[in-house]
Amino acid sequence: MTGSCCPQYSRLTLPLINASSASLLVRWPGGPLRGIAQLPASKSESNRALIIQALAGGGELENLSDANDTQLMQRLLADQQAAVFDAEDAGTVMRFLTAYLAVMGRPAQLVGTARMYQRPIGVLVDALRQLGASIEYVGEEGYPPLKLNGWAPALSSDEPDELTVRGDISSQYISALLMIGPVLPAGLRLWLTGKVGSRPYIRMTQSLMQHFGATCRDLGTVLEVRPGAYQPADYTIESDWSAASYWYAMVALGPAGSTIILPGLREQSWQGDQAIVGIMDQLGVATEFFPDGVQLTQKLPAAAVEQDFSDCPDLAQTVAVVAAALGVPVVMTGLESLRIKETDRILALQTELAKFGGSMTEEGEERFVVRSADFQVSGQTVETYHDHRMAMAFAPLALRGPLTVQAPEVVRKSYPRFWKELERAGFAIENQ
Ligand SMILES: O=C(O)C1=C[C@@H](OP(=O)(O)O)[C@@H](O)[C@H](O)C1
Ligand SMILES: C=C(OP(=O)(O)O)C(=O)O
Repeated sequence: MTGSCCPQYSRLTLPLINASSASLLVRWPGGPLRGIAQLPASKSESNRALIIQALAGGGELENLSDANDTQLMQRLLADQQAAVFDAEDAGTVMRFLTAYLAVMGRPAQLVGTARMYQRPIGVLVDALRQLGASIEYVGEEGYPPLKLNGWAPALSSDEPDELTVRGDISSQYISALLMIGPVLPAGLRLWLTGKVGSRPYIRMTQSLMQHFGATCRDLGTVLEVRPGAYQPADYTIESDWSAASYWYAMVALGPAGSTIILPGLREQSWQGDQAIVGIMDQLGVATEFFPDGVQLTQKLPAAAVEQDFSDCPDLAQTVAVVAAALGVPVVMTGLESLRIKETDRILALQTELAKFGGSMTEEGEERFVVRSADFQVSGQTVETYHDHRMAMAFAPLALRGPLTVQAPEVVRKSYPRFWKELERAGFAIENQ
């Protein structure tokens, strides 16, 4: 891969950032942003690969993510004695592990953070009960925590288990069910109803399952999995495109001439958040692919942008902040799932953008418009609401002025090295 690497990248003595510091003051010293940024590996690929590896009974996984969500999944899967599984704030861990433990017939309790108890799981529990799982709600009906009491599948038949599953709440239920499909006696057929969000995550699940020897068919509203054991296989996890989006934001908001190299991203990706390439092409960032990564360079943004986030909900915060800071009006649709993620991301965006002179208003059903008038970054404090993506989406604003980010340790969920990488790129970061 060609491209120039900034001198800061080789600076090895980084000031210590206290991970549990109440807040960080982030400043940009001036001049273009240039360098190579290290991304985490995809937590979505990692967490699927770990579940499938456990069901396959082997295979080497290279470049597993250092995200807390992945480290947690790995620890919980490795613990053969555990009776209580704490999924913390990790949606994939809660949903994928529920299906895995259910089909393994492991009696278990699944617990998590207070926020996890507000994130619905009824669609998955109903489906697993139909397949033969005995699952109780410990608290509120339809939400974690859960108690799994065992697995008693219906008498075997030659016909696959057939379920109808809503696709408009979270695709993670569908991925969780698909992954256990090959170990069901006659496989699985899912009929999807409603508007199916986060589709690329379902396709990622199918691709990884196929990599491990499963036979899947995707007929749009019908998804089929044939019975038959997974085969152990090796897989190297790609870098995380959702994490890459924050570097796109920095190149878009940086001084003229800003450019960043991101290793480990593939042109043929299973991650739907690769959509950031096309979105940011309109918001002032050109992407050049190399065999082992990409180089981002600044360009002129479009005058206005319209974007449906149904396939890539995790990019919504990045894009909203960039659009507001650039003063490019953006019409955003497909944001239905944002209210039930780590926080109510729509409310959080509205509240925090307003501090800078930005707005995100609902104009029509499920249609939001981001605008700004005299957007200024001048020492404001950003609240992060226990949401890693709030911290990382707003951090690039530091290129436009000093910024304080509350509870910066939230980034550990998906990108523990985030603040270190910002320092490497030349940001001045101080504990507050
Ligand atoms: O399957 C996955 O790895 C994910 C699916 C998406 O969730 P929803 O399907 O709930 O939208 C996404 O927001 C999340 O960060 C990761
Ligand atoms: C929504 C997210 O994760 P999860 O649903 O897995 O907690 C995310 O990483 O933005």
